[in-house]
Amino acid sequence: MSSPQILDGKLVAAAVLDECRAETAALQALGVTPGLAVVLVGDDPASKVYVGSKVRTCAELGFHSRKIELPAETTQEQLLEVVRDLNADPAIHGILVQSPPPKHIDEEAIVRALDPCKDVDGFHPENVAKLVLEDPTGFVPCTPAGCMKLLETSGIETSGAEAVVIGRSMIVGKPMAMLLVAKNSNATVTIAHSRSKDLPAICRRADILIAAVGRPEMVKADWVKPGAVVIDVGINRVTDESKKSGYRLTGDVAFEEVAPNCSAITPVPGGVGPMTIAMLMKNTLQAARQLSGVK
Ligand SMILES: NC(=O)C1=CN([C@@H]2O[C@H](COP(=O)(O)OP(=O)(O)OC[C@H]3O[C@@H](n4cnc5c(N)ncnc54)[C@H](OP(=O)(O)O)[C@@H]3O)[C@@H](O)[C@H]2O)C=CC1
Ligand SMILES: Nc1nc(=O)c2c([nH]1)NC[C@@H]1CN(c3ccc(C(=O)N[C@@H](CCC(=O)O)C(=O)O)cc3)C=[N+]21
Repeated sequence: MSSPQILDGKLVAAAVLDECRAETAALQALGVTPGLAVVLVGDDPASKVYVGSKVRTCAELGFHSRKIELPAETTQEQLLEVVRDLNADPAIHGILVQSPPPKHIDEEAIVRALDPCKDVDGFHPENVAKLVLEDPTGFVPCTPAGCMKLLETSGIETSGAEAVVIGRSMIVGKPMAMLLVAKNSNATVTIAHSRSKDLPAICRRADILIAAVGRPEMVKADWVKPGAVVIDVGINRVTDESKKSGYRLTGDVAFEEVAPNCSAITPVPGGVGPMTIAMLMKNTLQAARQLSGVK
């Protein structure tokens, strides 16, 4: 097989961020500075990395941003209070509470407390409903939105394609499936999960395979139809003594063996991850526009 197209998330994300930069300047000229608040409860090292890069990207674009780091012992009521304050803060247009929070926190209650107009993650029930209704005033979760953007900009046809999504989380799998089946994409979608029978056979049907599982290198070469497009959402830290950090990042797809078999594939890192951050910035701009009444 000829070598596959490598879907370069860094490159596409940079183009999205360029658009965002121009739009930020235009909004600022109208007196609106987009503002994003990122809330992190506890000290998970991976979460710290992501939160750091979100805040850094805000600075690069000229957004106002707030990083709110709370100790792991923060109570449900204290976190709700933080969310309520941010809901009421006119300088903040987007609020992201990093997932997952510590176990004693009821994440669903926190998400429901967010002002849906500031819910740039698209997790609030009102935004979930708007996604299903294909109402563009809602916020689309950043990771699946980033996957769609990568497919679009790479010229990959979704209409009529058989798409298989492995994973049914509210952050990736379910919204991904909704976007693929929506009227502007028109894929035929299968959602697989841990109870699915004969996962390799289901995956082999896919023209477009999306892996969002959290299991390092689970998807093998013989799970993939020759010529398929493979989007690897997985970000897994695996021990690697040869690295200074002691770990490396790997996806849910066994890249080395799968890549020669497909027509296009995303790398990890440098694939879906950077797209997630770019789409978060896009969603924050949408929130700033909608909240300030600018067209
Ligand atoms: N690139 C990015 O920006 C982002 C990357 N991620 C990464 O994507 C991956 C998935 O994240 P997330 O959706 O939050 O994870 P969750 O753990 O919430 O969901 C994982 C899904 O995979 C399914 N699953 C687990 N094991 C198997 C198996 N053996 N066979 C089939 N299905 C299985 C689960 O099924 P069931 O429902 O039955 O339990 C579940 O639906 C992770 O690696 C995460 O780090 C996540 C968010 C953003
Ligand atoms: N409320 C909430 N919203 C999220 O969007 C959210 C979340 N919680 N919890 C965790 C996941 C994960 N996530 C990533 C974002 C960027 C990269 C990313 O930029 N990855 C780089 C590498 C980063 C590194 O080196 O660790 C890459 O893939 O190239 C990865 C993962 C957002 N998430």
